[in-house]
Amino acid sequence: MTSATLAAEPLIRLSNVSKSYSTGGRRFVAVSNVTMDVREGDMVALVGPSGCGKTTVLKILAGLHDADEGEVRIGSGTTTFTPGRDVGMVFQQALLLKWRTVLENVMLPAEILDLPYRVSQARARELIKMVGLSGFEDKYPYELSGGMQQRAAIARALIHDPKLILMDEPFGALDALTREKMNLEMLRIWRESGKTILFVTHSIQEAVFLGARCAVLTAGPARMADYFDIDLPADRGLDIKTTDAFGHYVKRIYGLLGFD
Ligand SMILES: Nc1ncnc2c1ncn2[C@@H]1O[C@H](COP(=O)(O)OP(=O)(O)OP(=O)(O)O)[C@@H](O)[C@H]1O
Repeated sequence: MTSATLAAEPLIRLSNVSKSYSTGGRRFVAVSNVTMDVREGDMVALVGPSGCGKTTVLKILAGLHDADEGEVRIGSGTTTFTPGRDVGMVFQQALLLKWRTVLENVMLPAEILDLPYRVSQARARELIKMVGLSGFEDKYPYELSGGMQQRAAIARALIHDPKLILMDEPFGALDALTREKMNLEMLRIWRESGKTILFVTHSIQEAVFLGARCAVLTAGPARMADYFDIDLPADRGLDIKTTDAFGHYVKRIYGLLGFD
C-alpha cells in the first residue's frame, strides 16, 4: 500500500452495522444499516429523532457495546487506536465533580490514565484557555453557568489528547442563545484542536451548522437513512443559516425524516 493510499484511509469505517437489545424476552433493533467512513480531522453530525440509535452508535465506537452485525474498524495503517486511551466523551450534562475545581476536573482523565502530572497540568491550562475559561481555573462547578460547565467538560474530553471525541447532545440542556454561541465556539475548538469529532444532535440546524458530514438516522425502522457531505465553508458564521445552501441541507434532512 502506498503512503498516499494510507493517508486517504478513513479513521473510522462502519459497514452495515446493526445492534439489537433484548428486553422482556424480545429482541429490539436499536440501529441498523449504519455505513459510514469518517476521515481523520472531520466533524461528523449524527442527527435523528429520539430512539433512532444515535447513542448506540457512539457506544459501539467507544467500545462499550459490540455490534451484532457488520464491520467496525477504527484506526488506520497510520493511526493506531485503543478505545480506553483514544476516546474523549462529552455528554448532555457536564457531569463535573462538584468538589473539584475546573482545573482539577479537567485533569481527571489524566490522573486516571496516570499521565505525567506537570505536562498534563500545563496542557489543562492551555485547554481551559482554548475553551474560553481563562481565569476560572480555580472555580467550582456551582460557580459556572451551564455553558461554562460544558466548556469545562470539552476541555476534560481533550486532556489526554484522544484521537476521537464523541459528543452526545452536548448542548441539548442549554438555552437557545447559549447553544448558538456554543455552536460557534465548537467550530473554533474543532479547528484549533484538529480532532475527529462525532457529534450527536436532535437539532437539524445544529447538524448542518457543525457537520463537515452528516449521518441521518431514522426511527421505526431504526436505520441510517443517508450520509453525505455538508459542502459549506469550514469557517462558518451564524449568518450562513440564512443562505439557500444551508436551507437546502435542512430541507434534505427534513425529507429523510419524513417531514415532507
Ligand atoms: N441497554 C439497553 N437495553 C435495551 N434497550 C436499549 C438499551 N439502550 C438503548 N435501548 C433502546 O434502543 C433504542 C435506541 O437507543 P439510543 O439511546 O441509541 O437512541 P438515541 O437516538 O440516542 O435516543 P435519544 O435521542 O432519545 O437519546 C431506544 O429505543 C432505546 O430504548
